[in-house]
Amino acid sequence: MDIYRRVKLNIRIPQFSKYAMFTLGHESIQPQSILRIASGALCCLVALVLFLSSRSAGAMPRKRGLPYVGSWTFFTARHRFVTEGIKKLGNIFTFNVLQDQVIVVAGEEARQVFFGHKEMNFVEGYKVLLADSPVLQDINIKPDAFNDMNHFNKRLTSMFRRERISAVLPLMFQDLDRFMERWGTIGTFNPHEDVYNMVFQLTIRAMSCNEIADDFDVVSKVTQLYWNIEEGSSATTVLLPWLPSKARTLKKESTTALYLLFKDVYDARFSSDKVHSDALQVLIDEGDSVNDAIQFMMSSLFAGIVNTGIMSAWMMLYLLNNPTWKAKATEEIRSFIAKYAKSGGSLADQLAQVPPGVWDEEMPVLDVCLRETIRVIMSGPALRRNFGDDIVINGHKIPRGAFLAFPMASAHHDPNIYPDPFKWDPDRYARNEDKKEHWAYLGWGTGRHPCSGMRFAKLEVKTILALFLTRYEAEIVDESGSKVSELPSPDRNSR
Ligand code: HEM
Repeated sequence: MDIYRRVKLNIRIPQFSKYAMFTLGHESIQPQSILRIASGALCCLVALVLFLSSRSAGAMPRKRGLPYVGSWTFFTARHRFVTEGIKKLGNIFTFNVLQDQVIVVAGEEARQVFFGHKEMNFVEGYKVLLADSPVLQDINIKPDAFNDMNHFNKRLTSMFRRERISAVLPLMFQDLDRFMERWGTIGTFNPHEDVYNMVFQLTIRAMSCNEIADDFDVVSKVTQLYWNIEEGSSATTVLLPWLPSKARTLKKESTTALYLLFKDVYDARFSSDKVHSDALQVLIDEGDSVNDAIQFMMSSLFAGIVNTGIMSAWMMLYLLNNPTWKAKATEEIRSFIAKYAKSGGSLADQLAQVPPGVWDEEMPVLDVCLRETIRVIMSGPALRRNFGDDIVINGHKIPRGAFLAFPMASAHHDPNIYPDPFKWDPDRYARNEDKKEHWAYLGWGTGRHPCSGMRFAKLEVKTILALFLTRYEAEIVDESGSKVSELPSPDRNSR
Protein backbone atom coordinates (compact mmCIF):
# COMPACT_ATOMS: atom_id res chain seq x y z
CA MET A 1 0.00 0.00 0.00
CA ASP A 2 1.32 3.46 -0.92
CA ILE A 3 2.25 5.83 1.83
CA TYR A 4 0.27 9.01 2.11
CA ARG A 5 1.91 12.03 0.66
CA ARG A 6 1.31 15.71 1.29
CA VAL A 7 1.13 18.12 -1.53
CA LYS A 8 0.14 21.75 -1.82
CA LEU A 9 -1.58 22.87 -4.97
CA ASN A 10 -0.27 26.13 -6.20
CA ILE A 11 -3.01 27.85 -8.17
CA ARG A 12 -2.57 30.63 -10.64
CA ILE A 13 -4.79 33.66 -10.07
CA PRO A 14 -6.11 35.14 -13.32
CA GLN A 15 -5.27 38.76 -14.13
CA PHE A 16 -8.70 40.35 -14.19
CA SER A 17 -7.52 43.95 -14.31
CA LYS A 18 -6.08 43.39 -17.78
CA TYR A 19 -9.44 42.34 -19.14
CA ALA A 20 -11.41 45.03 -17.34
CA MET A 21 -9.18 47.73 -18.82
CA PHE A 22 -9.45 46.17 -22.23
CA THR A 23 -13.26 46.37 -22.10
CA LEU A 24 -13.17 50.13 -21.82
CA GLY A 25 -10.28 50.74 -24.15
CA HIS A 26 -11.17 48.71 -27.17
CA GLU A 27 -14.61 47.82 -28.35
CA SER A 28 -16.68 50.71 -27.00
CA ILE A 29 -14.28 53.66 -27.06
CA GLN A 30 -12.62 53.07 -30.39
CA PRO A 31 -15.58 53.69 -32.75
CA GLN A 32 -16.39 56.91 -30.89
CA SER A 33 -12.85 58.22 -31.13
CA ILE A 34 -12.87 57.59 -34.86
CA LEU A 35 -16.01 59.70 -35.09
CA ARG A 36 -14.31 62.44 -33.11
CA ILE A 37 -11.37 62.51 -35.50
CA ALA A 38 -13.74 62.75 -38.46
CA SER A 39 -15.23 65.58 -36.38
CA GLY A 40 -18.38 67.58 -36.21
CA ALA A 41 -22.07 67.41 -35.82
CA LEU A 42 -22.70 65.64 -39.10
CA CYS A 43 -20.80 62.57 -37.97
CA CYS A 44 -22.68 62.55 -34.67
CA LEU A 45 -25.92 62.72 -36.58
CA VAL A 46 -24.91 59.81 -38.81
CA ALA A 47 -23.94 57.82 -35.73
CA LEU A 48 -27.28 58.58 -34.12
CA VAL A 49 -29.21 57.50 -37.22
CA LEU A 50 -27.18 54.27 -37.44
CA PHE A 51 -27.75 53.57 -33.77
CA LEU A 52 -31.48 54.17 -34.00
CA SER A 53 -31.86 52.16 -37.20
CA SER A 54 -30.08 49.18 -35.65
CA ARG A 55 -32.69 49.26 -32.88
CA SER A 56 -35.75 49.85 -35.05
CA ALA A 57 -38.47 47.19 -35.16
CA GLY A 58 -37.39 44.15 -37.17
CA ALA A 59 -33.72 45.06 -37.59
CA MET A 60 -31.30 42.73 -35.90
CA PRO A 61 -29.32 44.58 -33.19
CA ARG A 62 -25.74 45.07 -34.31
CA LYS A 63 -22.49 45.30 -32.37
CA ARG A 64 -20.16 47.54 -34.28
CA GLY A 65 -16.49 46.77 -34.66
CA LEU A 66 -13.36 48.22 -36.18
CA PRO A 67 -13.30 49.37 -39.80
CA TYR A 68 -12.47 46.55 -42.27
CA VAL A 69 -11.69 43.72 -39.81
CA GLY A 70 -14.88 43.94 -37.74
CA SER A 71 -15.11 42.76 -34.15
CA TRP A 72 -11.55 41.88 -33.18
CA THR A 73 -12.57 41.41 -29.54
CA PHE A 74 -14.54 38.32 -30.54
CA PHE A 75 -11.13 36.67 -31.00
CA THR A 76 -9.26 38.21 -28.09
CA ALA A 77 -11.87 38.17 -25.29
CA ARG A 78 -14.66 36.05 -26.71
CA HIS A 79 -16.61 35.34 -23.55
CA ARG A 80 -16.77 38.99 -22.54
CA PHE A 81 -17.62 40.12 -26.06
CA VAL A 82 -20.56 37.74 -26.30
CA THR A 83 -21.98 38.07 -22.77
CA GLU A 84 -21.79 41.87 -22.82
CA GLY A 85 -23.49 41.84 -26.23
CA ILE A 86 -26.36 39.74 -24.92
CA LYS A 87 -26.71 41.92 -21.84
CA LYS A 88 -26.91 45.09 -23.95
CA LEU A 89 -28.66 43.90 -27.10
CA GLY A 90 -30.70 40.85 -26.07
CA ASN A 91 -30.89 37.21 -27.18
CA ILE A 92 -29.86 37.87 -30.77
CA PHE A 93 -27.36 40.31 -32.23
CA THR A 94 -24.99 40.44 -35.12
CA PHE A 95 -21.50 41.65 -35.87
CA ASN A 96 -19.01 41.35 -38.67
CA VAL A 97 -15.73 39.55 -39.08
CA LEU A 98 -14.23 40.91 -42.30
CA GLN A 99 -16.96 40.42 -44.90
CA ASP A 100 -18.74 37.65 -42.96
CA GLN A 101 -21.78 38.06 -40.76
CA VAL A 102 -21.76 36.38 -37.36
CA ILE A 103 -24.97 36.13 -35.35
CA VAL A 104 -24.98 35.45 -31.63
CA VAL A 105 -28.10 33.65 -30.47
CA ALA A 106 -29.23 32.62 -26.99
CA GLY A 107 -32.29 31.22 -25.24
CA GLU A 108 -34.33 28.02 -25.46
CA GLU A 109 -35.67 28.51 -29.01
CA ALA A 110 -32.17 29.27 -30.28
CA ARG A 111 -30.79 26.10 -28.64
CA GLN A 112 -33.28 23.93 -30.58
CA VAL A 113 -32.21 25.31 -33.95
CA PHE A 114 -28.51 25.75 -33.21
CA PHE A 115 -27.94 22.24 -31.88
CA GLY A 116 -30.76 20.39 -33.66
CA HIS A 117 -31.10 21.76 -37.22
CA LYS A 118 -29.45 19.61 -39.86
CA GLU A 119 -28.08 22.57 -41.83
CA MET A 120 -26.15 24.04 -38.91
CA ASN A 121 -22.66 23.10 -40.03
CA PHE A 122 -20.30 22.31 -37.17
CA VAL A 123 -17.00 21.91 -39.03
CA GLU A 124 -17.32 25.15 -41.04
CA GLY A 125 -18.21 27.16 -37.94
CA TYR A 126 -15.11 26.09 -36.05
CA LYS A 127 -12.81 25.97 -39.07
CA VAL A 128 -13.39 29.57 -40.06
CA LEU A 129 -13.89 31.23 -36.68
CA LEU A 130 -11.37 29.24 -34.65
CA ALA A 131 -8.89 27.61 -37.03
CA ASP A 132 -6.68 26.06 -34.38
CA SER A 133 -6.72 22.36 -35.16
CA PRO A 134 -3.81 21.56 -37.46
CA VAL A 135 -4.68 19.88 -40.72
CA LEU A 136 -2.16 18.26 -43.00
CA GLN A 137 -3.32 20.47 -45.88
CA ASP A 138 -1.73 23.38 -43.95
CA ILE A 139 1.63 21.80 -44.75
CA ASN A 140 0.64 20.70 -48.26
CA ILE A 141 0.06 17.05 -47.42
CA LYS A 142 -3.16 15.41 -48.49
CA PRO A 143 -4.85 12.83 -46.27
CA ASP A 144 -6.39 9.92 -48.20
CA ALA A 145 -9.72 9.07 -46.56
CA PHE A 146 -9.65 11.42 -43.54
CA ASN A 147 -11.83 14.11 -45.03
CA ASP A 148 -14.60 14.68 -42.55
CA MET A 149 -15.80 14.47 -38.97
CA ASN A 150 -17.52 11.12 -39.64
CA HIS A 151 -14.18 9.46 -40.32
CA PHE A 152 -12.74 10.88 -37.11
CA ASN A 153 -15.81 9.88 -35.05
CA LYS A 154 -15.72 6.34 -36.50
CA ARG A 155 -12.09 5.92 -35.50
CA LEU A 156 -12.80 7.34 -32.03
CA THR A 157 -15.45 4.64 -31.61
CA SER A 158 -12.85 1.98 -32.43
CA MET A 159 -10.45 3.50 -29.88
CA PHE A 160 -13.00 3.50 -27.10
CA ARG A 161 -14.22 -0.11 -27.42
CA ARG A 162 -14.32 -1.70 -24.01
CA GLU A 163 -11.64 -4.28 -24.77
CA ARG A 164 -9.31 -1.47 -25.89
CA ILE A 165 -9.98 0.48 -22.71
CA SER A 166 -9.31 -2.70 -20.65
CA ALA A 167 -5.93 -3.02 -22.36
CA VAL A 168 -4.93 0.62 -21.98
CA LEU A 169 -6.22 1.27 -18.44
CA PRO A 170 -3.25 -0.34 -16.62
CA LEU A 171 -0.84 1.66 -18.80
CA MET A 172 -2.73 4.87 -18.02
CA PHE A 173 -2.36 4.21 -14.29
CA GLN A 174 1.34 3.41 -14.73
CA ASP A 175 1.73 6.75 -16.52
CA LEU A 176 -0.06 8.64 -13.76
CA ASP A 177 1.95 6.79 -11.11
CA ARG A 178 5.24 7.71 -12.83
CA PHE A 179 4.05 11.27 -13.23
CA MET A 180 3.03 11.75 -9.59
CA GLU A 181 6.21 10.02 -8.40
CA ARG A 182 8.07 13.06 -9.69
CA TRP A 183 6.27 15.22 -7.09
CA GLY A 184 7.89 13.22 -4.26
CA THR A 185 6.15 13.05 -0.89
CA ILE A 186 5.77 16.74 -0.17
CA GLY A 187 5.75 19.85 -2.29
CA THR A 188 3.64 22.08 -4.48
CA PHE A 189 2.48 21.93 -8.05
CA ASN A 190 0.31 24.02 -10.35
CA PRO A 191 -2.71 21.99 -11.48
CA HIS A 192 -3.11 24.21 -14.54
CA GLU A 193 0.26 22.90 -15.69
CA ASP A 194 0.77 19.44 -14.20
CA VAL A 195 -2.79 18.21 -14.65
CA TYR A 196 -2.79 19.36 -18.28
CA ASN A 197 0.47 17.47 -18.76
CA MET A 198 -1.10 14.34 -17.30
CA VAL A 199 -3.94 14.68 -19.78
CA PHE A 200 -1.39 14.96 -22.60
CA GLN A 201 0.27 11.81 -21.38
CA LEU A 202 -3.02 9.87 -21.16
CA THR A 203 -4.27 11.13 -24.52
CA ILE A 204 -1.05 10.15 -26.28
CA ARG A 205 -1.12 6.77 -24.52
CA ALA A 206 -4.70 6.02 -25.55
CA MET A 207 -4.86 7.66 -28.95
CA SER A 208 -1.44 7.51 -30.56
CA CYS A 209 1.46 5.19 -29.92
CA ASN A 210 3.48 3.62 -27.13
CA GLU A 211 6.82 4.65 -28.66
CA ILE A 212 5.96 8.27 -27.80
CA ALA A 213 3.91 7.63 -24.64
CA ASP A 214 6.74 5.56 -23.07
CA ASP A 215 9.18 8.45 -23.22
CA PHE A 216 8.35 11.51 -21.08
CA ASP A 217 10.86 13.63 -23.01
CA VAL A 218 9.17 12.93 -26.33
CA VAL A 219 5.77 13.58 -24.75
CA SER A 220 7.10 16.97 -23.58
CA LYS A 221 8.24 17.69 -27.10
CA VAL A 222 4.78 16.86 -28.48
CA THR A 223 3.26 19.04 -25.76
CA GLN A 224 5.45 21.99 -26.75
CA LEU A 225 4.57 21.56 -30.43
CA TYR A 226 0.89 21.45 -29.45
CA TRP A 227 1.09 24.80 -27.62
CA ASN A 228 3.05 26.35 -30.50
CA ILE A 229 0.23 25.36 -32.83
CA GLU A 230 -2.42 26.67 -30.42
CA GLU A 231 -0.63 30.00 -30.14
CA GLY A 232 -0.41 30.15 -33.92
CA SER A 233 -4.22 30.54 -34.04
CA SER A 234 -4.49 34.12 -32.89
CA ALA A 235 -6.95 36.81 -33.98
CA THR A 236 -4.38 37.97 -36.53
CA THR A 237 -3.88 34.56 -38.11
CA VAL A 238 -7.63 33.95 -38.36
CA LEU A 239 -8.63 37.41 -39.56
CA LEU A 240 -5.66 38.33 -41.70
CA PRO A 241 -4.46 35.01 -43.09
CA TRP A 242 -2.39 36.72 -45.81
CA LEU A 243 -0.38 38.74 -43.29
CA PRO A 244 3.06 37.17 -42.66
CA SER A 245 3.43 36.58 -38.94
CA LYS A 246 5.77 34.82 -36.53
CA ALA A 247 2.82 32.93 -35.01
CA ARG A 248 1.77 31.53 -38.37
CA THR A 249 5.31 30.47 -39.24
CA LEU A 250 5.64 28.77 -35.85
CA LYS A 251 2.32 26.99 -36.38
CA LYS A 252 3.42 25.68 -39.77
CA GLU A 253 6.84 24.60 -38.50
CA SER A 254 5.31 22.88 -35.48
CA THR A 255 2.68 21.10 -37.57
CA THR A 256 5.48 19.82 -39.82
CA ALA A 257 7.57 18.73 -36.82
CA LEU A 258 4.59 16.90 -35.29
CA TYR A 259 3.88 15.21 -38.62
CA LEU A 260 7.49 14.04 -38.95
CA LEU A 261 7.60 12.81 -35.37
CA PHE A 262 4.52 10.62 -35.93
CA LYS A 263 5.78 9.55 -39.36
CA ASP A 264 9.12 8.33 -37.95
CA VAL A 265 7.21 6.07 -35.56
CA TYR A 266 4.90 4.83 -38.31
CA ASP A 267 7.84 4.07 -40.65
CA ALA A 268 9.88 2.34 -37.91
CA ARG A 269 7.01 -0.06 -37.30
CA PHE A 270 7.37 -1.41 -40.78
CA SER A 271 11.05 -2.20 -40.38
CA SER A 272 10.52 -4.10 -37.11
CA ASP A 273 8.78 -7.38 -36.21
CA LYS A 274 7.55 -6.17 -32.84
CA VAL A 275 3.82 -6.67 -32.26
CA HIS A 276 1.98 -3.63 -30.90
CA SER A 277 -1.44 -3.20 -29.35
CA ASP A 278 -1.81 0.57 -29.21
CA ALA A 279 -4.00 3.07 -31.04
CA LEU A 280 -1.64 3.38 -33.99
CA GLN A 281 -1.91 -0.38 -34.45
CA VAL A 282 -5.72 -0.10 -34.47
CA LEU A 283 -5.47 2.53 -37.21
CA ILE A 284 -3.07 0.39 -39.24
CA ASP A 285 -5.31 -2.66 -38.77
CA GLU A 286 -8.33 -0.65 -39.94
CA GLY A 287 -6.42 0.05 -43.16
CA ASP A 288 -5.55 3.74 -42.61
CA SER A 289 -2.77 5.16 -44.75
CA VAL A 290 0.17 6.84 -43.05
CA ASN A 291 -1.32 10.30 -43.60
CA ASP A 292 -4.78 9.31 -42.35
CA ALA A 293 -3.27 7.72 -39.24
CA ILE A 294 -1.19 10.84 -38.54
CA GLN A 295 -4.16 13.14 -39.10
CA PHE A 296 -6.16 11.07 -36.59
CA MET A 297 -3.40 11.23 -33.96
CA MET A 298 -3.00 14.97 -34.43
CA SER A 299 -6.75 15.64 -34.37
CA SER A 300 -7.26 13.59 -31.24
CA LEU A 301 -4.80 15.82 -29.39
CA PHE A 302 -6.64 18.95 -30.44
CA ALA A 303 -10.16 17.59 -29.92
CA GLY A 304 -9.55 16.35 -26.45
CA ILE A 305 -6.81 18.00 -24.48
CA VAL A 306 -7.84 21.51 -23.61
CA ASN A 307 -11.33 20.69 -22.33
CA THR A 308 -10.19 17.61 -20.44
CA GLY A 309 -7.22 19.42 -18.92
CA ILE A 310 -9.29 22.40 -17.79
CA MET A 311 -12.05 20.25 -16.31
CA SER A 312 -9.66 17.88 -14.50
CA ALA A 313 -7.75 20.79 -12.95
CA TRP A 314 -10.87 22.64 -11.84
CA MET A 315 -12.57 19.53 -10.50
CA MET A 316 -9.48 18.88 -8.39
CA LEU A 317 -9.70 22.43 -7.01
CA TYR A 318 -13.47 22.29 -6.37
CA LEU A 319 -13.15 18.98 -4.55
CA LEU A 320 -10.29 20.19 -2.37
CA ASN A 321 -12.32 23.26 -1.55
CA ASN A 322 -15.41 21.20 -0.59
CA PRO A 323 -14.54 18.70 2.15
CA THR A 324 -17.97 17.01 2.05
CA TRP A 325 -17.81 16.21 -1.66
CA LYS A 326 -14.14 15.33 -1.42
CA ALA A 327 -14.95 12.77 1.29
CA LYS A 328 -17.82 11.32 -0.77
CA ALA A 329 -15.64 11.06 -3.90
CA THR A 330 -12.74 9.45 -2.01
CA GLU A 331 -15.12 6.98 -0.36
CA GLU A 332 -16.61 6.04 -3.73
CA ILE A 333 -13.15 5.25 -5.14
CA ARG A 334 -12.04 3.35 -2.01
CA SER A 335 -15.17 1.18 -2.14
CA PHE A 336 -14.24 0.03 -5.65
CA ILE A 337 -10.65 -0.65 -4.63
CA ALA A 338 -11.98 -2.81 -1.78
CA LYS A 339 -14.33 -4.66 -4.14
CA TYR A 340 -12.09 -5.27 -7.15
CA ALA A 341 -8.41 -4.95 -6.22
CA LYS A 342 -7.87 -8.55 -5.21
CA SER A 343 -4.25 -8.91 -6.29
CA GLY A 344 -2.92 -5.93 -4.28
CA GLY A 345 0.07 -3.91 -5.48
CA SER A 346 0.50 -0.14 -5.45
CA LEU A 347 -2.55 2.13 -5.42
CA ALA A 348 -2.13 2.58 -9.16
CA ASP A 349 -2.08 -1.23 -9.64
CA GLN A 350 -5.17 -1.59 -7.48
CA LEU A 351 -7.09 1.11 -9.32
CA ALA A 352 -6.19 -0.53 -12.63
CA GLN A 353 -8.07 -3.65 -11.47
CA VAL A 354 -11.37 -1.75 -11.32
CA PRO A 355 -13.15 -2.82 -14.55
CA PRO A 356 -13.77 -0.26 -17.37
CA GLY A 357 -17.54 -0.72 -17.03
CA VAL A 358 -17.37 0.52 -13.44
CA TRP A 359 -15.44 3.66 -14.44
CA ASP A 360 -18.02 4.18 -17.18
CA GLU A 361 -21.26 3.64 -15.36
CA GLU A 362 -20.98 3.16 -11.63
CA MET A 363 -19.38 6.27 -10.18
CA PRO A 364 -22.30 8.64 -9.53
CA VAL A 365 -20.37 10.92 -7.17
CA LEU A 366 -17.46 11.55 -9.54
CA ASP A 367 -19.91 11.85 -12.44
CA VAL A 368 -22.02 14.52 -10.80
CA CYS A 369 -18.93 16.45 -9.62
CA LEU A 370 -17.58 16.48 -13.17
CA ARG A 371 -20.98 17.47 -14.57
CA GLU A 372 -21.11 20.43 -12.20
CA THR A 373 -17.50 21.43 -12.89
CA ILE A 374 -18.21 21.54 -16.62
CA ARG A 375 -21.38 23.61 -16.06
CA VAL A 376 -19.58 26.24 -14.01
CA ILE A 377 -16.46 26.40 -16.16
CA MET A 378 -17.81 25.98 -19.70
CA SER A 379 -19.05 29.35 -20.88
CA GLY A 380 -17.63 30.21 -24.32
CA PRO A 381 -19.64 30.09 -27.52
CA ALA A 382 -20.24 27.01 -29.65
CA LEU A 383 -19.99 27.83 -33.38
CA ARG A 384 -21.89 26.90 -36.54
CA ARG A 385 -22.51 28.08 -40.10
CA ASN A 386 -25.92 28.03 -41.77
CA PHE A 387 -25.49 25.82 -44.83
CA GLY A 388 -29.21 25.63 -45.62
CA ASP A 389 -31.89 28.14 -46.58
CA ASP A 390 -32.59 31.25 -44.54
CA ILE A 391 -34.14 30.34 -41.19
CA VAL A 392 -35.70 32.29 -38.36
CA ILE A 393 -34.41 32.37 -34.78
CA ASN A 394 -35.82 34.63 -32.07
CA GLY A 395 -37.90 36.47 -34.68
CA HIS A 396 -34.95 37.32 -36.95
CA LYS A 397 -33.77 35.93 -40.27
CA ILE A 398 -30.52 33.97 -40.27
CA PRO A 399 -29.35 34.13 -43.87
CA ARG A 400 -27.74 31.22 -45.67
CA GLY A 401 -23.96 31.39 -45.16
CA ALA A 402 -24.11 33.32 -41.87
CA PHE A 403 -22.02 32.12 -38.94
CA LEU A 404 -23.70 31.51 -35.59
CA ALA A 405 -22.33 31.59 -32.07
CA PHE A 406 -24.24 30.17 -29.11
CA PRO A 407 -22.72 31.07 -25.73
CA MET A 408 -22.79 28.08 -23.37
CA ALA A 409 -22.96 30.60 -20.50
CA SER A 410 -26.41 31.69 -21.65
CA ALA A 411 -27.70 28.30 -20.46
CA HIS A 412 -25.11 27.25 -17.86
CA HIS A 413 -25.13 30.55 -16.00
CA ASP A 414 -28.79 31.48 -16.36
CA PRO A 415 -30.03 32.01 -12.78
CA ASN A 416 -33.57 31.06 -13.86
CA ILE A 417 -32.29 27.59 -14.70
CA TYR A 418 -29.45 27.25 -12.20
CA PRO A 419 -30.02 29.49 -9.13
CA ASP A 420 -26.78 31.00 -7.79
CA PRO A 421 -25.15 29.84 -11.02
CA PHE A 422 -21.49 30.36 -10.10
CA LYS A 423 -21.76 28.24 -6.98
CA TRP A 424 -20.27 24.77 -7.46
CA ASP A 425 -23.09 22.59 -6.16
CA PRO A 426 -23.31 19.00 -7.48
CA ASP A 427 -26.58 18.52 -5.57
CA ARG A 428 -28.43 20.67 -8.09
CA TYR A 429 -28.85 17.64 -10.38
CA ALA A 430 -30.72 15.77 -7.63
CA ARG A 431 -33.07 18.78 -7.65
CA ASN A 432 -33.43 18.40 -11.46
CA GLU A 433 -32.39 21.98 -12.15
CA ASP A 434 -30.97 20.87 -15.50
CA LYS A 435 -34.44 19.59 -16.53
CA LYS A 436 -36.18 22.96 -16.21
CA GLU A 437 -35.75 23.74 -19.90
CA HIS A 438 -35.03 21.64 -22.95
CA TRP A 439 -31.27 21.18 -23.49
CA ALA A 440 -30.45 23.35 -20.49
CA TYR A 441 -27.26 21.35 -19.90
CA LEU A 442 -24.80 21.50 -22.79
CA GLY A 443 -21.61 20.29 -21.15
CA TRP A 444 -21.20 17.33 -23.50
CA GLY A 445 -22.94 18.96 -26.44
CA THR A 446 -26.36 17.82 -27.59
CA GLY A 447 -28.52 17.27 -30.67
CA ARG A 448 -26.51 16.57 -33.82
CA HIS A 449 -23.01 16.87 -32.38
CA PRO A 450 -22.78 15.36 -28.93
CA CYS A 451 -19.20 14.88 -27.74
CA SER A 452 -17.82 11.67 -29.24
CA GLY A 453 -14.93 11.63 -26.76
CA MET A 454 -17.12 11.83 -23.66
CA ARG A 455 -16.52 8.32 -22.39
CA PHE A 456 -12.78 8.64 -22.71
CA ALA A 457 -12.75 12.17 -21.28
CA LYS A 458 -14.67 10.96 -18.22
CA LEU A 459 -12.23 8.08 -17.81
CA GLU A 460 -9.24 10.43 -17.96
CA VAL A 461 -10.68 12.83 -15.40
CA LYS A 462 -11.70 10.00 -13.05
CA THR A 463 -8.36 8.17 -13.25
CA ILE A 464 -6.43 11.35 -12.43
CA LEU A 465 -8.73 12.24 -9.53
CA ALA A 466 -8.94 8.66 -8.24
CA LEU A 467 -5.18 8.27 -7.86
CA PHE A 468 -4.74 11.79 -6.57
CA LEU A 469 -7.50 11.67 -3.93
CA THR A 470 -6.57 8.26 -2.57
CA ARG A 471 -2.87 9.01 -2.50
CA TYR A 472 -2.47 12.59 -1.29
CA GLU A 473 -3.46 14.90 1.50
CA ALA A 474 -3.57 18.25 -0.24
CA GLU A 475 -4.41 21.86 0.39
CA ILE A 476 -4.64 24.84 -1.96
CA VAL A 477 -2.12 27.64 -1.58
CA ASP A 478 -1.48 30.79 -3.57
CA GLU A 479 1.83 31.72 -5.15
CA SER A 480 3.18 33.05 -1.87
CA GLY A 481 2.37 29.75 -0.13
CA SER A 482 -0.61 31.03 1.91
CA LYS A 483 -3.64 28.82 2.23
CA VAL A 484 -6.53 29.77 -0.08
CA SER A 485 -10.05 29.41 1.24
CA GLU A 486 -11.90 30.92 -1.69
CA LEU A 487 -11.13 29.83 -5.23
CA PRO A 488 -10.52 32.53 -7.84
CA SER A 489 -12.90 32.74 -10.77
CA PRO A 490 -11.68 31.10 -13.95
CA ASP A 491 -10.24 33.29 -16.67
CA ARG A 492 -13.10 32.86 -19.14
CA ASN A 493 -11.51 34.96 -21.85
CA SER A 494 -8.40 32.88 -22.37
CA ARG A 495 -8.69 30.68 -25.42
C1 HEM B 1 -14.06 17.08 -20.28
C2 HEM B 1 -13.75 16.99 -21.56
C3 HEM B 1 -14.64 17.33 -22.72
C4 HEM B 1 -15.72 18.15 -22.76
C5 HEM B 1 -16.32 18.97 -21.63
C6 HEM B 1 -16.21 18.12 -24.13
C7 HEM B 1 -17.31 18.85 -24.57
C8 HEM B 1 -17.78 18.82 -25.86
C9 HEM B 1 -18.88 19.62 -26.34
C10 HEM B 1 -19.67 20.62 -25.51
C11 HEM B 1 -19.06 19.32 -27.64
C12 HEM B 1 -20.11 19.93 -28.57
C13 HEM B 1 -19.61 21.23 -29.17
C14 HEM B 1 -20.63 21.90 -30.04
O1 HEM B 1 -21.79 21.50 -30.09
O2 HEM B 1 -20.25 22.87 -30.71
C15 HEM B 1 -18.08 18.34 -28.01
C16 HEM B 1 -17.94 17.78 -29.28
C17 HEM B 1 -16.93 16.92 -29.62
N1 HEM B 1 -15.97 16.39 -28.80
FE1 HEM B 1 -15.76 16.76 -26.81
N2 HEM B 1 -15.42 17.28 -24.87
C18 HEM B 1 -14.46 16.77 -24.05
C19 HEM B 1 -13.46 15.87 -24.41
C20 HEM B 1 -13.33 15.30 -25.64
C21 HEM B 1 -12.34 14.31 -26.01
C22 HEM B 1 -11.32 13.69 -25.05
C23 HEM B 1 -12.49 14.05 -27.34
C24 HEM B 1 -11.74 13.09 -28.23
C25 HEM B 1 -10.54 12.81 -28.19
C26 HEM B 1 -13.60 14.86 -27.80
C27 HEM B 1 -14.06 14.86 -29.10
C28 HEM B 1 -15.15 15.57 -29.54
C29 HEM B 1 -15.61 15.56 -30.92
C30 HEM B 1 -14.99 14.78 -32.07
C31 HEM B 1 -16.75 16.39 -30.97
C32 HEM B 1 -17.60 16.68 -32.20
C33 HEM B 1 -18.56 15.54 -32.40
C34 HEM B 1 -19.36 15.66 -33.68
O3 HEM B 1 -19.34 16.68 -34.34
O4 HEM B 1 -20.05 14.72 -34.04
N3 HEM B 1 -14.07 15.60 -26.75
N4 HEM B 1 -17.30 18.04 -26.91
